[in-house]
Amino acid sequence: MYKILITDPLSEHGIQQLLDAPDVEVVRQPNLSPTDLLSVIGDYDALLVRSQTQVTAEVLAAGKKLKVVGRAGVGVDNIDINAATEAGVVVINAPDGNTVSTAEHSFAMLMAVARNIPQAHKKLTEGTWDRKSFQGVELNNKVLGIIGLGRIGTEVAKRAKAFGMTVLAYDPFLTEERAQKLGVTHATVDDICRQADFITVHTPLTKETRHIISSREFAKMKDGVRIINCARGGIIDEKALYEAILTGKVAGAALDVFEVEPPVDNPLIGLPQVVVTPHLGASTVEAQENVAVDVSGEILKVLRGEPFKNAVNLPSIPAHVMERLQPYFTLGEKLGHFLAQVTVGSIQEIAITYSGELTDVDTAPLTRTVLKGVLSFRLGEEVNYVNAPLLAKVRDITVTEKKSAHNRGFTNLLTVTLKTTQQTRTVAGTRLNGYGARIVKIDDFAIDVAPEGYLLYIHHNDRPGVIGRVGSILGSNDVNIATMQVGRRDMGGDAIMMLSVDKPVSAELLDTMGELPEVKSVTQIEL
Ligand SMILES: NC(=O)c1ccc[n+]([C@@H]2O[C@H](COP(=O)([O-])OP(=O)(O)OC[C@H]3O[C@@H](n4cnc5c(N)ncnc54)[C@H](O)[C@@H]3O)[C@@H](O)[C@H]2O)c1
Ligand SMILES: O=C(O)[C@H](O)COP(=O)(O)O
Repeated sequence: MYKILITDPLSEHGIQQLLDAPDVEVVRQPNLSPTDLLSVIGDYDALLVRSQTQVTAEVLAAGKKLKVVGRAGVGVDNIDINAATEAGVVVINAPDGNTVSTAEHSFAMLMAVARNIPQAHKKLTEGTWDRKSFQGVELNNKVLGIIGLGRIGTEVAKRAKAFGMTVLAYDPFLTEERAQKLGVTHATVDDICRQADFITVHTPLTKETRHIISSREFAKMKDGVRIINCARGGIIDEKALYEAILTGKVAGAALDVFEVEPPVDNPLIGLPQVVVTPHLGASTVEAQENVAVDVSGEILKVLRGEPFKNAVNLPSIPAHVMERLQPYFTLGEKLGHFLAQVTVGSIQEIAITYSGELTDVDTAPLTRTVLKGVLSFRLGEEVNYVNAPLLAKVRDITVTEKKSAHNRGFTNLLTVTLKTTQQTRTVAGTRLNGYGARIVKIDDFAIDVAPEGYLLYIHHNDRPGVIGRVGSILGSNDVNIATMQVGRRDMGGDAIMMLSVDKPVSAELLDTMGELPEVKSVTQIEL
């Protein structure tokens, strides 16, 4: 039974699939203090949050059983992603579900600041019919500058076009072609500052975007510019904005997000030119249901070991690539695990070669499975697909991946070579139609073995009787041999035996076989 802790308010309907899942127990504890979270998180397999809960490195360290953190929303700045990756915890978000709601809220804020709607509403509800103080400006024929043309920025651009605005957009990933398709002008931050009547930001808060609009940028702006931030507090320098409003450079600002939330003694709040909402961009029935449904489904997939798509700390795999790679995930992991068990010495290098039908897809996700297989033999459950490359890197293990045309007649072939301080060993595997995964090569020996269960890998001299002696040692000790494969280099020379047996073989029995004069080594492998 998986235990899931939910610490922020989520749509009841959105999490229904978690509540209905037979293998899941859901505990809801909204408003848990940071100390209480630390004390309970150790019991849970998954943590589901919005933006309030701070998922710090301490929380992740205390979450000994934690496999996944789900964020019902886009921004993951409340989650320590590096610490999650190091701990092998998958971080899932729901990037699409609140796009339209946030774009609509941004636009509502833009219109509110253009027409002073909240200020006028307040005055009237206080009993004053004041038509002089609240003259606004039209949007038609005005220039809107958008910094960050991702999902939300794009939806804002479409709405602005419908209102007759000219849109300038800056985004490091914006191509000329896409700009043309959207009917926006590709611009720099500098162009936007100099030309825009309204500026709205839709980037994540990163080192690069922090205070992307500050005193220097305000100084370049047109007098009377209006500023909107429905992305993250800190993208716009609040202190600089406050000063720019006092000098009259900025005619108004609409803010849904703040450098400190909830804001404490923030002088912007209360300025007559500033319209504020308490981080409501995603707060619609529809968005909350969407994000909760999306993230709940993904959490179930992670917990059940099924493929998932929206991991923040894993590169996303397009569906068509996933379809091609998925059959090889287990094979990759088993080849890695096999090599780790037959190799002695400290691992220095893991080289993976993909041949055949695997050459025309991005095989990076498959490489992660091989790394997991290799590293998990020594590091156990600490390793998963998220942290395997990082764990290899911090151990100075070189990982190389190449594609080759030499498929030795197989439709697909995955060859893994492990170089340690003492030896270099290779194993190759394939998937055969109707037979599933097979190991087809160990070092120079051709072989055909299903990579599963208990295997005995015996290196010996090719002499008459050795196979029989090994068989009778196992048989007389009640170990049944399910399959046996032999391979040799030359008649009478170096040879290998690969036996699959029905149960684990004791260390004494391995020693007894190892003492046979023709036998060089006996290794038990569990796959
Ligand atoms: N107020 C709310 O309730 C609310 C709701 C949803 C999202 N958000 C926030 O809105 C922001 C955007 O969300 P989204 O779903 O559109 O994300 P997104 O990833 O689709 O878009 C972000 C865009 O910012 C761009 N970007 C990154 N660095 C940049 C830089 N230095 N300069 C210019 N552009 C840069 C990226 O290339 C990307 O296109 C996020 O910060 C998210 O947390 C707020
Ligand atoms: O990044 C987001 O998705 C928004 O900021 C929404 O945050 P919330 O889930 O706390 O409303």
